[in-house]
Amino acid sequence: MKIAIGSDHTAVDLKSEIIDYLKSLNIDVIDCGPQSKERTHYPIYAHEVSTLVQDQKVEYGILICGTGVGMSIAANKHKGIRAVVCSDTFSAKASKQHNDSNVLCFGARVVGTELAKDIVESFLKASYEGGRHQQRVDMLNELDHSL
Ligand SMILES: O=C(CO)[C@H](O)[C@H](O)[C@H](O)COP(=O)(O)O
Repeated sequence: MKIAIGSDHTAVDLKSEIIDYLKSLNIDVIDCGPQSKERTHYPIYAHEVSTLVQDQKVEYGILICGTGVGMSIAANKHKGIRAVVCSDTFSAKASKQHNDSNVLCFGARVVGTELAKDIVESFLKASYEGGRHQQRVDMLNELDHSL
């Protein structure tokens, strides 16, 4: 599995810890930056990661800012991206099962390292269930083309 990850200046340390965690699971990681804590802007990294997911260069994206909110707003402006912002493991799991989420966002000012790892684990372990959810995901995809 291959995952692209990005952050802003608030989450450089947590990004490194999540990269180490992903590598310990034998997951290939593309680090879209930033590499320094100089103040920067979350839409830059949301766009880089979302594009890699759209182009199927990676299966999933992970985006971390202060809250995860700006990242999720920016990622969800990309066609085919279903980004979720999570501070709990249940939402991470359910978003994959029901919404076929493909980008996971969380906030370095909201969750600690261990909870962040648990959220990532829940997201990665869960599978999209299809069935009754497919009609709703299809409706989301239609919105990509109609708005
Ligand atoms: O949480 C965020 C956006 O949803 C980002 O981390 C912002 O950058 C946050 O607002 C912090 O920005 P600041 O310039 O460090 O105050």
